[in-house]
Amino acid sequence: MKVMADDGMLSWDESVFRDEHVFEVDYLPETFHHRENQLDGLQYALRPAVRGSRPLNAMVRGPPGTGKTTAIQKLFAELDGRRGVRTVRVNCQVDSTRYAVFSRIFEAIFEYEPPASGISFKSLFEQITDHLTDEDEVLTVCLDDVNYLFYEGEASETLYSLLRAHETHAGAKVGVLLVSSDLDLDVVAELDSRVQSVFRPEEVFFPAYGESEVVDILDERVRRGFREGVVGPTVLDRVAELTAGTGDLRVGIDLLRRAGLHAEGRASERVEAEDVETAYEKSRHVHLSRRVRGLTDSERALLRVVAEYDGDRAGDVYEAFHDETDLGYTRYSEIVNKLDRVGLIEATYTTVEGRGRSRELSLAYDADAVRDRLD
Ligand SMILES: Nc1ncnc2c1ncn2[C@@H]1O[C@H](COP(=O)(O)OP(=O)(O)OP(=O)(O)O)[C@@H](O)[C@H]1O
Repeated sequence: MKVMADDGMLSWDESVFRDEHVFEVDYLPETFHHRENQLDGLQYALRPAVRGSRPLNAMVRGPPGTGKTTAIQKLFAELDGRRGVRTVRVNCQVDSTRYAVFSRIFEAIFEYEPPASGISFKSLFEQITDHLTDEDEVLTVCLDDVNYLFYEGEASETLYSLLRAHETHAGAKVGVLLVSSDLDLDVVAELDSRVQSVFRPEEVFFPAYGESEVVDILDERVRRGFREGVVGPTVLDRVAELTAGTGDLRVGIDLLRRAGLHAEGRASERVEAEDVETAYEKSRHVHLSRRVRGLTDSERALLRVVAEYDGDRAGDVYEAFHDETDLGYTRYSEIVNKLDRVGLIEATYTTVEGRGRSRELSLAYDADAVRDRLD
């Protein structure tokens, strides 16, 4: 097929994109508007580190896709060049145990992974704290998506070690930033009392962006990512409306990219409303995709079974899960709780005549959309 370049149609070697990279998940935006108060709050907590003192601990909360990670990455990037300041961001969806968190810190400091044969936690911890005191470095650890440490029951142990580092190792200066997008989780209340007594964090809240803020932020992305005239104001407004409806900026960024690809698929030089509507079918599920991506094999197996038995009693689901994985009831129950807390399934109690209370499990998303992402 040969298409002419002057009839509003793209030729094969033309693209609607100027720089598609700006729509990728790991892209760190150059400009970061509408989060000035939050940046100030975080800077206040981190400032002592620059003077060689222990930073204040902070609790950062807000719904998904509201710029929490980006704010911390920006501030850490500014701090990283300074002598005596060390920052480490740990993604707890990936590293969800105390040992994994400290391995990540170790790796950031020594630039190699701790030996695979495994060294004790104590030794890992001591090598880190010895380094901090020998080099006179202040360490700030961001536990991003810390809610996952709670789902795994590892939060109190991990925090306790970090918060008490200066007591167990004189001279070690460690500050902690906790980031959670699970607004139902009362982080401080769920910690052991011995941790609560040493954890009095500064609170920084990231509210969802309003529609006009979304327009502002996405307009900047459009100018960097698309060639001039590809995305007009009406299309941008529609993207912002859909994005603000979900409260997650990630939806908008994904939507722009997919709508651009869809327009290209039609060999169109412009993104039109129809491209946005079609793309939204996929983009509205960015949460789902992210959540599924972070699951272990057994968690995926259970989700697959729930997708099959949607709305059935937990007992029946357990039978099917057990047949597939050979795992016992305790582990099964833990995974049910985790999938519930992550927001992938809903577990509700019902009273069944003659059987007492029983749990009914249903998917929080459309079953086809879930199955698509498990394949
Ligand atoms: N003010 C902003 N300006 C430009 N881009 C932004 C802004 N806020 C967020 N983003 C973009 O939105 C996406 C999501 O942001 P980020 O990962 O920082 O959110 P988050 O609150 O940490 O989300 P989660 O809680 O789900 O991890 C990123 O691609 C980021 O670049």
